[in-house]
Amino acid sequence: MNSPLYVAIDTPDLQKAEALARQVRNHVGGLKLGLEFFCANGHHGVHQMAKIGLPIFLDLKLHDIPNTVAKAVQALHPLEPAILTVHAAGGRAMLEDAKAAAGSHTKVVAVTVLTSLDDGDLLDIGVGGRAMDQVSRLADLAQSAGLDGIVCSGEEVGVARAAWPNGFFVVPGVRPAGGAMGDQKRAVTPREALDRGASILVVGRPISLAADPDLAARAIEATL
Ligand SMILES: O=C(O)c1cc(=O)[nH]c(=O)n1[C@@H]1O[C@H](COP(=O)(O)O)[C@@H](O)[C@H]1O
Repeated sequence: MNSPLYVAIDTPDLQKAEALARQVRNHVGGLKLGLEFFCANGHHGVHQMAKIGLPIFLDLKLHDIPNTVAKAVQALHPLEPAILTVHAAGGRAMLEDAKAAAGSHTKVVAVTVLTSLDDGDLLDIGVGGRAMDQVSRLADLAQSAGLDGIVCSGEEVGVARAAWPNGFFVVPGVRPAGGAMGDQKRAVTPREALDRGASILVVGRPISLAADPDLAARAIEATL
């Protein structure tokens, strides 16, 4: 079985990205490329990373009017990403049009509440109540709009999985026990996230900033 561990390759430097991916390739199930990488390297960079032979998770968190997002998703067809993110807050029509525009081999998943936000941060942007409730609301929306799954933290994935048994659940911001949180606020350990129902885990800095990234990836994999 492929590893559920996806490594976030968050760097604008293509050579560093390739080197990191090659170091960890035997102990991860896929490569997650996000805004930092894509803004610097675009389609060419994604094509280069795809040559490493692991599934590509393109994390662009698209969020705009439905027409713009659909056209952006169409423009990504040549990259054939295994997974693509959009923001659930873009609303039902945007989610439906994003899914309709995606290639048949691409899972479109909706980011619910960023793992860097807590209940207080949500209040700042006009969302009262708990992160858990907002994740549930947006997960229901994503499911009814025909998406493949959602992105949420390990704190919510159990409840979300129970409500959507065959959904695809991406859990980022996971941290090995005692690991540095950085800007993440709703983090659980990789093992906990998996036990609660995550389909895949996204881990960035605990691997990329380690003195030996392959050792760090292997140590995380050993806990799963
Ligand atoms: O969509 C994501 O992947 C994502 C959603 C979210 O809510 N939180 C989150 O951290 N991420 C991404 O997951 C990765 C986490 O990186 P680390 O905090 O370094 O492990 C980053 O690439 C983020 O862009």
